[in-house]
This record gives sequence, structure tokens and C-alpha cells, in this order.
Amino acid sequence: MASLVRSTLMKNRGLWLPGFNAVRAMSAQAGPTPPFSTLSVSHPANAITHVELHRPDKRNAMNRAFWSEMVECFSQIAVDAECRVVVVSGAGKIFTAGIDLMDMASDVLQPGGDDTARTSWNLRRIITKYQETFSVIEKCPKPVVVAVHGACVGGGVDLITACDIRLCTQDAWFQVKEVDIGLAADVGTLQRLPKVIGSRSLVNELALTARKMYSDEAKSCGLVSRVFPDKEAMMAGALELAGEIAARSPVAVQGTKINLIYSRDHSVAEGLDYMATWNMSMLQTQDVMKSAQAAMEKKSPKEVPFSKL
Ligand SMILES: CCC/C=C/C=C/C(=O)SCCNC(=O)CCNC(=O)[C@H](O)C(C)(C)COP(=O)(O)OP(=O)(O)OC[C@H]1O[C@@H](n2cnc3c(N)ncnc32)[C@H](O)[C@@H]1OP(=O)(O)O
Repeated sequence: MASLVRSTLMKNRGLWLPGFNAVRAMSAQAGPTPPFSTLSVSHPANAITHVELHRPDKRNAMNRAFWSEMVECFSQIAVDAECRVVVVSGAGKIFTAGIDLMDMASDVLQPGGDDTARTSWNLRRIITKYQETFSVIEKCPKPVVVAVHGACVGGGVDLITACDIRLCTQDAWFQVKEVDIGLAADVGTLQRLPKVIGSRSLVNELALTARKMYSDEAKSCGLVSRVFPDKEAMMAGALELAGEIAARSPVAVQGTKINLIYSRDHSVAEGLDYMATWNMSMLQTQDVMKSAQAAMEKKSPKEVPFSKL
């Protein structure tokens, strides 16, 4: 399985800099790429991996296959030295309708077990497995840019809050829908959304009422950093942004992601301590000399050939 996934990830590596054709390629995927049945993985430009949620007829609802395929996909991307940055988007009319409500009954609602303790234990195992589906995005050292168009419901919010940079279209809306289906969101939104947007009051309001939040409010509260007029413009913007990240030292970029996440979850003193330990190794990279020399010569980082990481 792992080697099949790897060969999928290695196929179709494209140009160094994203261009019009790359954007077209990103938005014209034929279908899921084997071995996946819910994801389409492609390489629209050098060092950029595009992961597209691909069940458009079902509004990219997250079925059982999806929950494990994301883990498989991002575990491979994490160790793929060819990849420096990831773009995630959704195929079809919307980004995602969240958990597949048809599939949910077969797994989450029927955990099995001979008594309450065993049923609870099984359910705990299932929930932690589902949590891993989005935690792999955060654990992946490569930055992940997510591009949302149309609806982003329930599990979709769990997914995007685990990403590093969020973009959306003008028509996008976000909904922490879980209370409407009788559960407390349990795969990341309640833990990560308060760290993403500053206002606890707004987080509480969204999570307790399941009201829709539209793109203008998502931008003003900091859930997304940019709003684009339509999906085509957004995908072009996502690729351009990914190209900027991919052009920089992977040692610097991955170290930055890992330390930002560490610092989010620790005190300033702990974060500084972790940073010092991190950079006592990473400052010894040749990338520092190469980048500094390029800066002195007023060259773009895009002109510096960094080794793979
Ligand atoms: C341990 C568990 C952790 C995870 C928890 C996660 C929780 C959640 O995600 S809660 C949120 C659940 N999702 C919903 O409540 C959304 C339901 N869907 C909708 O409201 C609408 O579909 C939507 C507004 C997203 C889009 O509307 P649109 O008119 O564009 O499409 P539809 O005609 O409604 O749907 C088209 C086909 O897609 C199927 N579908 C849509 N959403 C789901 C879904 N969540 N699960 C399964 N299937 C879904 C819909 O049935 C249509 O299929 P078909 O009839 O075969 O054409």
C-alpha cells in the first residue's frame, strides 16, 4: 500500500513555478488517484503537492475511506523529500459537507462491545482514529494551504483549522455544525478554532448555535487570510502562495512551521527553549549561507538551489 501511495505521489511532477496551465490542471482532475477513492493527488508545480477532496457528487462528504486515506496521504507527504508545500481544496460545487451522514451509522454509532466499558473503549479508539485524520495535517512538517469554496461544514472546519494558511472564495461559508446533529465536535474544531480566531465569544457562539459564518466575517475574524472573487482566482492565488513557500529553504520553512505550532501550545519561555534546541542543529545548514549570500546579491530565494529535505 505504502509503495503504491508513494508512486502516486511521485507522478506528474510539473513546473518549478506555477502558471496558468498548472491552475487549470488543479481544477480539472479526472477523479480520485489510485489507491485513493476520495482524494486526488497531483503535482501542479515543482515541490508543490495538491490534495483535492474528490467526491463531488456527494459534496465531498467524509466517508470511512476518506478518514483513513487522509492519514495515508499525509503520512507519505510528510516524508516525501520532493514536496515542500501542500495545497488542499475540494472538487465540485463546495469544499465539503462534513462527515458522511450515511456512513456515520456504520462506524461511530455502532462501536460494538460486550458491555458498556468495552463499547466505550471501542468508541474512544474510533474517535482518536478520526482525530488523527486531521492531526496528520498539523504533524506534517510541510506547510499546508487550504482553499475553500462554497460550503465548509462540520468536519470541514475541523480539517481547515489543522491547516497553516486558509484562503476562501467570496461565496464561502463555514459552519460548526456538530451541535445540529447532536454531538460536541470531537475531531479538532473545539481545540483549534479558539487558537485560530482571537474571540472566545465568537468561537462559543459559532460552536453553540451552528450558525453559518460567511467569507467577509471569516476574513475579519482571522479564520482566513484572503478572500478571492471565485475559485479560479483562489486556486491561482493558492498556487502562487505555495510557490513562494516552496522557493525558500525547506530547513527554514519546516522549522518555522514546527516551532510556530509548538509555541502556540506552550509558554513563551518553553517556546524559546525549544527554538534554541531546534536551531542549535538547524543553524548549521548550508541553507543559511546560501540564502544570506543571495540576499547580499539581491537575488530572489527562487534562484537558490536548496538540497531536498
Ligand atoms: C467521530 C466523528 C467525528 C466527526 C464529526 C463530524 C461532524 C460533521 O461533519 S457535522 C456536519 C454533517 N453535515 C451536514 O449536516 C451537511 C449535510 N448536507 C447539506 O446540508 C447540503 O448537502 C449542503 C448544504 C452541504 C450542500 O447542498 P447541495 O444542495 O449543494 O447538495 P445536496 O443536493 O444536498 O447533496 C448532493 C448529494 O450529496 C449528498 N450529501 C450531502 N451532504 C452529505 C453528507 N454530509 N453525508 C452524506 N451525503 C451527503 C446528498 O445526499 C446528495 O446525494 P444524492 O441524493 O445521492 O445526490
